[in-house]
Amino acid sequence: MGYSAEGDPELRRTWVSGPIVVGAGPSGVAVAACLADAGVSATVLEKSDSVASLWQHRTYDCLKLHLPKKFCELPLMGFPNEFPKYPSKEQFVAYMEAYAAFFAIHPRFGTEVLNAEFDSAVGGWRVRTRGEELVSRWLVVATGENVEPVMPETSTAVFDGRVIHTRDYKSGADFEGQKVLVVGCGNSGMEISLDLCRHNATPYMVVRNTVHVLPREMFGLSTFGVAMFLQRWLPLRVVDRFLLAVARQTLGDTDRLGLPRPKTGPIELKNVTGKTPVLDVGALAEIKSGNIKVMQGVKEITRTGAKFVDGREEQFDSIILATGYKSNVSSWLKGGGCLFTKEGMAKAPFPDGWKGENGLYCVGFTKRGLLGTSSDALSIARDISLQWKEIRRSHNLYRNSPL
Ligand SMILES: Cc1cc2nc3c(=O)[nH]c(=O)nc-3n(C[C@H](O)[C@H](O)[C@H](O)COP(=O)(O)OP(=O)(O)OC[C@H]3O[C@@H](n4cnc5c(N)ncnc54)[C@H](O)[C@@H]3O)c2cc1C
Ligand SMILES: NC(=O)C1=CN([C@@H]2O[C@H](COP(=O)(O)OP(=O)(O)OC[C@H]3O[C@@H](n4cnc5c(N)ncnc54)[C@H](OP(=O)(O)O)[C@@H]3O)[C@@H](O)[C@H]2O)C=CC1
Ligand SMILES: O=C(O)C(=O)Cc1c[nH]c2ccccc12
Repeated sequence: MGYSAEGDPELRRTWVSGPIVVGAGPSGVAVAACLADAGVSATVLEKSDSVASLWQHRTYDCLKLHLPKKFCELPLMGFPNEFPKYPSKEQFVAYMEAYAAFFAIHPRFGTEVLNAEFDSAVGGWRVRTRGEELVSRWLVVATGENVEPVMPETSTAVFDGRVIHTRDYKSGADFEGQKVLVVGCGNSGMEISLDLCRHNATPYMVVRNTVHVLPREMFGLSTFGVAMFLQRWLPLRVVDRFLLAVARQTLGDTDRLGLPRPKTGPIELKNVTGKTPVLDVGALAEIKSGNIKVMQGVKEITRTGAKFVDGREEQFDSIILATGYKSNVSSWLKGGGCLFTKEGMAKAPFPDGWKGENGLYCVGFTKRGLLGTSSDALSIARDISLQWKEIRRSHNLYRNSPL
C-alpha cells in the first residue's frame, strides 16, 4: 500500500505489514523461516544475488564447517543425514538453499539497504534502498559480524605484487610456486596457509599477538562438543584448563612454535571478546615441519616484500590479508544505539542482545556462530509473532464492532 509523505518525491514508499529483515545470510533466512512457521510473512532485503552470499562468494574452495553439523543447523530443519560430520561449504550452501525453498523465503536480491531509521510520526522504521522506501513496524538487522574486511593499519599500497583479503581468496592453485605473506593467524590465516602448502606455495604467516590453537577433535569427539558438554557441569575456567591440558598433550607447546597463548582461556576469551580459537585441521603440522613459517608483526610493507618488527626482511610474490571482518551496521542504521555499539556489534552479551526499542531486533550478533543465530531467530520470531497476533486480534475486534 502506498502512502504519501514529505521528502523525495522520486522515492516510491510502501508500508509492509510484516517485518523487514536486512540480509539473507543464515541469520536473515533463519529468522524469516521461524516467522513464516508462526504465520508471519517477512520482507527480506539482500544486497547480493543469493542466500548465504558470504558462503557462496566470499569463502575459499576447501572450507568446511569447523564445528560438527549438529551445532551449525538452523531451527526447524536440520542437515540431511547423509551429510558428513563437518559439511563442506558446497553442502552448507545447498542446505541453505533447500532451507529457504522449504520455508518459501524469497529475498529481494540486489537490494542494498542504504539507510534505516525510526520515524515516530509514521510509527515505523523507514528503510531506504535505491529508488524505494519501505516502512514497517519491525526491523530485523541480519547483516552479520563478518560483512566488511578489516584492513591493516600498515599500508600495502607500495607493494608491487598482488594483495588480496581472504574474502577474495579461492585456492592455493592461484599462488603455485609463490612465496606468500599471510597477515593474520585466525582460522582463515591458518587454513589458507595450509591450503597454500598443499599447492606448492611457501606461506609466511604473521602472528603479531597471541593465539589459542586447539585440536578440532579430542578422544574422537569434537573439541567444541566436549567444551559444551563440560560447561554443563564445570565452571568455564576449569573447562578451559582441561582443553588446554589436552591441547598440550596432543599438539605440544605451541608457544615454542611462535604461537604464544593468551592468558585468558580459549572459551572464556571467545565468550568475552568474540576471538575464536583456531581449531586445527593440519596447519600446525606444517608449522612444525617448517613449511609454514611463523613471523612476528610487520613493521613495514616495501615494494618487494616486508620488514618485520624483529628486524628481518623478506621478499614476497603476494600478500594475503587474513585480518578478519567487521560489521557494517553503523554505516546504514540510524538510532540503533539501544542494541549496537558504534562498531556495529551487539551491546548486550549472549543470549540477551537480540531485542532493542521501537520494534528493532538483531540476529546473528552473538559472537557464537550459527548456534547464536538459531537462538536469536527463535526468540525474535516468538516476540514478533505475539505482537502480530495481538494486532490481528484487535483489527478483527474493530472490524466486527457494531460502531
Ligand atoms: C570463513 C568463515 C567460516 C565460518 N564457519 C563457521 C562455522 O563453521 N560454524 C559457525 O557456527 N559459524 C561459522 N562462521 C561464522 C559466520 O558468521 C556464520 O557462519 C554465518 O555466515 C553468519 O551468518 P549471518 O547471516 O549472520 O551473516 P552473513 O552470512 O555475513 O550474512 C549477512 C548478509 O547480509 C547482507 N547484507 C549486508 N549488508 C547489507 C545491506 N546494507 N543491505 C542488504 N543486505 C546486506 C550480506 O550481503 C550477507 O548476505 C564462519 C564465518 C566465516 C567468515
Ligand atoms: N573452517 C571454518 O569454519 C572457519 C571459520 N572461520 C571463522 O570466521 C571468522 C573470521 O575468522 P578470520 O578471518 O580468521 O578472522 P579473525 O578475526 O578470527 O582473525 C584475524 C587475525 O588477523 C590478525 N590481525 C588483524 N590485523 C592484523 C595486522 N594488522 N597485523 C597482523 N595481524 C593482524 C588478528 O590478530 P590480533 O588477535 O592480534 O588482532 C587475528 O589473528 C571467525 O569466527 C572464524 O572462526 C574462519 C575460517 C575458517
Ligand atoms: O566459527 C566461528 O566463528 C564460531 O563462532 C563458532 C564458534 C562458536 N563458539 C566457538 C568456540 C570455539 C570455536 C568456535 C566457536
